[in-house]
Amino acid sequence: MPEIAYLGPPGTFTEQATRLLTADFDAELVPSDTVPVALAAVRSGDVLAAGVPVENSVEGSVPATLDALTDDDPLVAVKEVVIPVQFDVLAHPDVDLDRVETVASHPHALAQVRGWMTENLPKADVRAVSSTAAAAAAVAAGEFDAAISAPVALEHYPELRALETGVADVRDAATRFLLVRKPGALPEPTGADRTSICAVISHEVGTLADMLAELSLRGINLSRIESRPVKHSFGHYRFYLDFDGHVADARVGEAMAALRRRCDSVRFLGSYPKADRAVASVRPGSSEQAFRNAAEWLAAVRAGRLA
Ligand SMILES: O=C(O)C(=O)Cc1ccccc1
Repeated sequence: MPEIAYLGPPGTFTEQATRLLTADFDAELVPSDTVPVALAAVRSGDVLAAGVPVENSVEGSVPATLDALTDDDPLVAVKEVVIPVQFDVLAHPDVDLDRVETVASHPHALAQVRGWMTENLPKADVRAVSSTAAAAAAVAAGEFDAAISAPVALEHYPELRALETGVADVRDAATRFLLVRKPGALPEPTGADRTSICAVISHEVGTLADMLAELSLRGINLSRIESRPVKHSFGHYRFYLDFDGHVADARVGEAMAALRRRCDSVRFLGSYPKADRAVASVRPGSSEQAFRNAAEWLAAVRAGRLA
């Protein structure tokens, strides 16, 4: 049975997401301490794939995931899932809210309950740990008084109880997760796909606008753009782009080839079905048929059959 890594320990949102991402095949889920460790296990071949959090509707991207995706050998996303995120506040049964002095969780979880904490635990010391379930484990071990955790964590730490449930500053907050593996056969285009890339552009006038123009010219809808420092050179950035369409689509293929020409480097991070299955509306001049017709016309002109 293939092994799939996820940000553990058991009881994280990522575990929940990875179960959904692997629902259509038999898989054994193995917890990793961090996202980089999970992705290293994919690169080394210890596991087939990994489930990782990539962005949240409240807090934005998960930098550890973006960096770990691009800092080493290529990996590609083959599937995504979006799950709603609300939190439970877990503690030992003898601890009430007014006795909580330390609260631990994943930085993204802490960021999503800031308002609730200001209201309810204004004096508590806040500690960032590697995941929401790691926080629950630490509370179970007596290291902190309370954990901001996924509701499923309680199943794994039955010695704890929920001081509060359904905590979230923003209703309907959601997180997007990816199933990532080594490059290989791509998922088939479905007509409702997303493509992710990471591009490094030179530090000159207009290079970012030029890069985006390659997408807009071909009627490609950009759904996310994020910059992260390249790290070794201050003031230089790499851009993470998500856009509608599959690399097998003519307009996306052409845009990628243009980016490859224009950018210092382009890394393909996958084409995979969108979680919401929303079919992108394509302008008439950017449809597959329009590209095919234009290519046939050009071939005929070059062959001297048309003018
Ligand atoms: O720590 C977890 O449970 C994770 O899976 C990462 C995370 C944290 C907060 C919101 C969504 C995902």
